Amino acid sequence: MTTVQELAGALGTPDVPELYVVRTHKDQQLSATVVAPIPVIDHGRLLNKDDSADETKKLRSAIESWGLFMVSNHGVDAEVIDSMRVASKEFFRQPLEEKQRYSNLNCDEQFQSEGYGNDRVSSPDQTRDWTDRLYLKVEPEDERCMALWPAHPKNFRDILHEFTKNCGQLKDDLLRAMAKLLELDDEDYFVDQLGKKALTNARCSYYPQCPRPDLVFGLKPHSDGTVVTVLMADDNVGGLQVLRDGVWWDVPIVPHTLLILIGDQIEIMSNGIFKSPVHRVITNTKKERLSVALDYSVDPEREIEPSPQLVNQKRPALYRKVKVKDYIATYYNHFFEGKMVIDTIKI
Ligand SMILES: O=C(O)CCC(=O)C(=O)O
Ligand SMILES: [Fe+2]
Repeated sequence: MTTVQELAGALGTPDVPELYVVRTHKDQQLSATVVAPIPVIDHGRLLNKDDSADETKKLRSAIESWGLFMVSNHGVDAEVIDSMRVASKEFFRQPLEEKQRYSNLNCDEQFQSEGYGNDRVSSPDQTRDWTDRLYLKVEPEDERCMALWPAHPKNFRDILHEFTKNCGQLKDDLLRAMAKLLELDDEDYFVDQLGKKALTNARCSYYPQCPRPDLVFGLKPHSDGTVVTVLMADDNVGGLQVLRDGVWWDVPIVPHTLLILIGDQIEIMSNGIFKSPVHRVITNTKKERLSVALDYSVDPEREIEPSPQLVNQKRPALYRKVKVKDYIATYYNHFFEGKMVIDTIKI
């Protein structure tokens, strides 16, 4: 396994290996991009019964237009966020041998989704992304594979635990606000759908500088297969873009906010009223970039379908019932081919 970090360090010429060069996507990396005016929602105000009207309106408009939004005043300690960022950066800064103790290839060189390394390679001509990743299951807590949780930097495990706890509360609050927006009888509808064995994965992504941003993606266009994703984007280097009306928009960096992305699972449960946005990460020649995402998914053993309250004669169910485990299993094959798995369950 060659990591992208090694490639980036070794490249003397302004060239990248063929395997990383995008040929299949019509959309060019360097198409003119515009900064997206993505709303920032004040989470404290959203929760305050006497003062939530404006924020609720913003939330509705953000979800309907962008499928993503930022939250300020989110209750996740600034110190926890900073420490999470620093600890992840320190992890990637270590020598390769150290990181490979947590490799996502088992002793037979078979890919397992958890651990450190590249994406799964499922076909020899798969276009690779310019990123290395540390991918860990964080919840259910009793299913953590601690052997793959870095022991260095020393605070990594504690801080990831803390970060997840803080973000979990935020995610539940937002799911309740979303159920209210949809006027569901039960504001806990989405929280309950997650189930007792809901899955939370942490994805620390490292994107080294890249000599050919015109040819190589940090991450291919995709929508997230989650219920929602909480993203701590890099606080200094942009690169995340979202597709709207056929145009790629830059997602701005707004200090001290977290980014929330609507995922496919809530698109299905909301019967398409919420849409998971297609987004991608582009590379740049000058600066490395780091992000930490928390992926929230319904218990893989459960099935999801459009909420019966959102299905009627005027708006029949737009998606078939699907077992979450099966959805996730096919997600990656589609991702590698640049296709959207949600299209396969549309009625
Ligand atoms: O790195 C980012 O900003 C976004 C990453 C992302 O979209 C993902 O991991 O699904
Ligand atoms: Fe994503």
